[in-house]
Amino acid sequence: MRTLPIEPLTRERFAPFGDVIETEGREHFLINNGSTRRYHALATVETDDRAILSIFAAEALEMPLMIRMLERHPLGSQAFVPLLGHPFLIVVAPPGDRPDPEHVRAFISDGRQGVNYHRGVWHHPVLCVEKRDEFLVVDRSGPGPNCDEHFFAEAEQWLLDPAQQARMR
Ligand SMILES: NC(=O)N[C@@H](O)C(=O)O
Ligand code: NI
Repeated sequence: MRTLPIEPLTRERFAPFGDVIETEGREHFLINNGSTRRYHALATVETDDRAILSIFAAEALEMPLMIRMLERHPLGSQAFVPLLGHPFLIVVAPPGDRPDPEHVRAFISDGRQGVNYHRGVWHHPVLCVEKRDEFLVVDRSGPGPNCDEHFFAEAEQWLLDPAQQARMR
């Protein structure tokens, strides 16, 4: 059983998969008579129809977790912005007909960072670290299916084990 390394989420590391929605170290300009910093266009919504905003109230999955499947949204992007400031886990693979098990990567947000998966990027359904967490989600709404799932063969699966990684620090 192979354990998936969990990387700190950075703009550079996440670039093959999408955007990081954050203020730390990012450009901004002042608006509202100087009282507000606008961190402009951190990400773009990709959609062939409507873009909607939802809130996901998620419950943590038991860890360690075997990554048995990934999904993708071929018709639009999907963004997750944590609403309660808690770190959360992200598991992704580059776009393609199927996720390449050798290119699966895991990241952890510091709780002030959100992510925007680009159209077709393989990802695991939301993975919170806290027992319960809430996310603002921006994604595509429209006719037709927009969620492909891929299930890995047993030998292709990775183990996600945040506690083990923390012990190794
Ligand atoms: N199904 C759904 O809306 N959620 C997933 O797309 C997810 O990435 O959590
Ligand atoms: Ni999704």
